[in-house]
Amino acid sequence: MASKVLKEFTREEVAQHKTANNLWIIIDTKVYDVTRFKDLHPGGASIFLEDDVLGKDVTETFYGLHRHEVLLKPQYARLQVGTIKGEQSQINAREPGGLSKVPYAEPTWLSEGYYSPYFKESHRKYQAAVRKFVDEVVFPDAQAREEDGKRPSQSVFDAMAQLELIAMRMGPGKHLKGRTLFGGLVKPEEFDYFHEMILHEEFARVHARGYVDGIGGGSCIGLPPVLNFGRPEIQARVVPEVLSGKKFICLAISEAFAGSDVQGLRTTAKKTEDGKHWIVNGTKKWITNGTFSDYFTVGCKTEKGFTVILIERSEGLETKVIKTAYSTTAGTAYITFDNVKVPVENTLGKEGQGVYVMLSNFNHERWGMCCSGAVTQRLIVEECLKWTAQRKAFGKPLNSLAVIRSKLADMIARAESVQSWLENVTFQMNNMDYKQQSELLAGPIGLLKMYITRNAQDTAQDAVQIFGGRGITKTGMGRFIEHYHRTVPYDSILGGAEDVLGDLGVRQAIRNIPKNARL
Ligand code: HEM
Repeated sequence: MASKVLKEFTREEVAQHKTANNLWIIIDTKVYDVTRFKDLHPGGASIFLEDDVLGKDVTETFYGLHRHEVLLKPQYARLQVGTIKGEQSQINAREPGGLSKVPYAEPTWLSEGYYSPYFKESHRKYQAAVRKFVDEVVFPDAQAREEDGKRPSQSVFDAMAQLELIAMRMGPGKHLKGRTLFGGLVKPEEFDYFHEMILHEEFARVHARGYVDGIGGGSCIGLPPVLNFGRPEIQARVVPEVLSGKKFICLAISEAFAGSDVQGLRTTAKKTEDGKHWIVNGTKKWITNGTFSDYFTVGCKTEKGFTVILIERSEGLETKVIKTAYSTTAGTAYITFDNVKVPVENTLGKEGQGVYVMLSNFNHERWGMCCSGAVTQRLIVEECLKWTAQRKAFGKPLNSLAVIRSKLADMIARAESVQSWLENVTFQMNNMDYKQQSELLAGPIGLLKMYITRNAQDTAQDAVQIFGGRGITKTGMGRFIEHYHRTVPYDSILGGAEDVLGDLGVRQAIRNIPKNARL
């Protein structure tokens, strides 16, 4: 479609259109005819009929009340009839794939003029490509699905699979062998935890916490037990189906009775007399992606103890939506198993040794959540820095108030400290094998996750205070703040509760105090 050729006007010409039947305004050198629109305006018609609006430049007033994206929506963009002659537009949205120029909106390694010991050219190219993909493909779907509560669109899973993004979200490893990652941008053997960190961080930028879990929460925790402990014939079937985005998997451990207390779980798996099948009975609760999963990696009580079994959606297995603080896009489910018959070959690892199967991915899961938790805090810093600069109160920008700047200082310091610690832990992961990671990083990752989620909650509260009523309103200027504040407790619960993880880190440290150490 050819774009509309816009006329050029002088400010004096625009000022002639100053009546209710012929009403133009200027926003950032763009001229809008709002004559007919004023009666449809969500903020009311009367505000357009004030003397300081009719035919005037309303840029400052507009940006005190609206997000820039309002003007980009097609139904509003077409109100533009021209531009101001000889003037350049001052306000621009970030280009798809581009970096924000707002201070602290990006980590230092992505900020102009700063350096990093960790990130190489390959990471930079990868980051730019993933951001573009997220901006163009994921963000619009995330916002639409958060609105209607449906699961992420299949077209997004297909697009992700084509670039092998689903496989890359499982981290570096043998499952990447032979795959063309992002059209060849990174070689499988090159792909490290910094690449994976970039992936988690970029995907978390969509301001839609439920969607982020919907797009891969289940597979990131449900598939590794299959990859690491499944029999070869099970792997050969299930792994390609999941990594191609055609089928979905989730991890089903927690129950209404016992939360994640493995000893208290009540779901049972009993062998049939011929020993060829398990018969599974019980329930599971808060299972991410459960409503639309085809495979369930399930923790069961068996004669020999806790055992993990891969169960396919089949007769006797039912899933129901649980409505939580975030959207149903995540597919959070209550699951019932009534005499579900499963081949014993679907046992993951050895019978009675399910705890190793389950523990094997805990650090990776928690670290992945740290990545998204770090970036979402930073996005809130960016929102607050912009808002306090463009919003005027008592004739001055909000950021002229010391009390506001003090909150911004705390928020920035939290975002920066979180990122630095995360990069350090990620660097350690890159240099350790699985065993070393388990021994040396379980505690630090537990403490890091605790630190990130506590800081996140403080930042959410500060942001609400800064945005005021808008911070608790689902639409308009503060909509991302409202969403963050409502959904931020998720990270402090999922993947291990905040206090428990902090305690894990301290207990590990206490265990490692040398016997001969004294004050
Ligand atoms: C092309 C011009 C304009 C468009 C397309 C537009 C569009 C909108 C939209 C979509 C909303 C709903 C809230 C949101 O999503 O942000 C809104 C709210 C509002 N608008 Fe406008 N608007 C325009 C110009 C103006 C101007 C010039 C003023 C003031 C002089 C104004 C005052 C308001 C107010 C007071 C609200 C309610 C804000 C709130 O609830 O916090 N609008 N406008």
